Amino acid sequence: EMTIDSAKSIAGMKWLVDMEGFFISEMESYTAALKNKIDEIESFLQEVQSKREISRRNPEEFVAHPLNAFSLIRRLHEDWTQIELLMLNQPGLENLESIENGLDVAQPTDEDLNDAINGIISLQEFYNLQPSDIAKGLLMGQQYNASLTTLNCMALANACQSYNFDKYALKWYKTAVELYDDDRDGLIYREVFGFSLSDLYKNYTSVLIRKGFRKTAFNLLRDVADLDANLWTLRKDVYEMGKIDVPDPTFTKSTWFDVTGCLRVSHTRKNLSCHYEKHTSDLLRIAPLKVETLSLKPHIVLYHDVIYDSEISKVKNISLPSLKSPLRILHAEDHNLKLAKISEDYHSPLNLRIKDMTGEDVKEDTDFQIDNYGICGFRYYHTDNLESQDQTAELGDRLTSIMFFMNDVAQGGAFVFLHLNLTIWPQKGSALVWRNLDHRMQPNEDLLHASCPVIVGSKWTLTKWLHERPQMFSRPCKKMRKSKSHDQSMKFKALNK
Ligand SMILES: O=C(O)CCC(=O)C(=O)O
Ligand SMILES: [Fe+2]
Repeated sequence: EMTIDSAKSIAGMKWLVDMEGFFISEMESYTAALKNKIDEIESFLQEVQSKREISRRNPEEFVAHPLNAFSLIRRLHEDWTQIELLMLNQPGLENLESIENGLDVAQPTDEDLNDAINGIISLQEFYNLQPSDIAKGLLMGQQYNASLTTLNCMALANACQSYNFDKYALKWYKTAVELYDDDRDGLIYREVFGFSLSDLYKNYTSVLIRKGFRKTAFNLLRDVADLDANLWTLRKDVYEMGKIDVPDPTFTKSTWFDVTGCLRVSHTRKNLSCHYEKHTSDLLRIAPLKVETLSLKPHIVLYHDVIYDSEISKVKNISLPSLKSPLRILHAEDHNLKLAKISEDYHSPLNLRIKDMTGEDVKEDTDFQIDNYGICGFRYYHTDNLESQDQTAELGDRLTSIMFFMNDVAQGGAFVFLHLNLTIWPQKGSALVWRNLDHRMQPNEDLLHASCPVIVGSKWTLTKWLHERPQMFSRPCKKMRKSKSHDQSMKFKALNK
């Protein structure tokens, strides 16, 4: 099984672990075959070496003995030929081939790596984290048993440099340098991974110098110049530039996004009211729904335990193979996430429950969207309203959003209504419901919302949008909506207010 865009879905990434597991077992066989070859050569070598002491001291006396002479001739004639063949033979070629094929078919691409890098950079940016903390697995006060190496940090630093995020680049280079241990890493980094310590310092000091931190650059190189001839040269160059700091503190603003909402996340929920809803249908009289009102104007409610575990696993299983990256152009808000569409029968228990929750007709809107987020995946501020060109005459705009959280997220991944100062933490089985159009059928920019970057965990949501037109008869007082085009610029106007 093979998926593309690995970094964009946690659930779809599991197979990479299997892939590496396969590589490891192939490599174990490969090293076993190499070791076996070494053992064979060594035991032969030992045997010939044991006679060598005497033969080397006095060759003529050695061959004067018929047993030695005969053995020598036979050995040179037969055994050495065999050993030559053994030396020619390359063991483990089939394992090498398996690894080659695996990489050919399914190796993560440059794009996957970029997605992963961008995920880590968003994490840093949204939650104001320090690279040194991230690298040691300390994420917003939580210490994890996971960490980054010099090579990881260097890749992040180089990416930040290419994005002109100088401030981030400096911090990642600093962390990369701090984590480097020549005794531990030197040999394998240089010989196997093609790592060059002088390149790391060259990149690091070039940003330092560009920003005017010459003294820092010089001091840095003074301590490591002995490690590498190239570093000596680099140190000399920096020295000749002069050790005087001429700081240029004009770091290009490194923010990609307005991150306020996600950092400001409140852990306590505004508990407006909580009640059991039992009046909408017969079904609810037997099993009332627990619902919490989060906001009155606009009206936003959160249902608890409103989707069964069995429904959740069914939905995940059905959608997993069809999870796809959203098209970049159409969904500019989506970062490292995948989605799938499923359709349920109009009379399915879930659709009936939604009818009870919303009092609206589900007949024309039997579809659901499933999202699974990838590495630090998030959805940037948007409203759920459709652009006018995406609306059909039969359905119109999205009137009601119903979003089920299909699991708890270990850390991050909050749902935030920016202007309402409302944070909803994903909680398995709960569902958020709100209306995207007011009673005049106008979009409401107060409903601008985002899904903050997941820090740790796999976030799954199930969303249903009930469109405006089919609800004509379930909504008591309707007025015609003015045909005002709702475009992207409104969202950004709203963001800047
Ligand atoms: O997954 C989330 O928390 C937000 C999803 C969302 O806003 C959307 O699908 O429109
Ligand atoms: Fe949304």
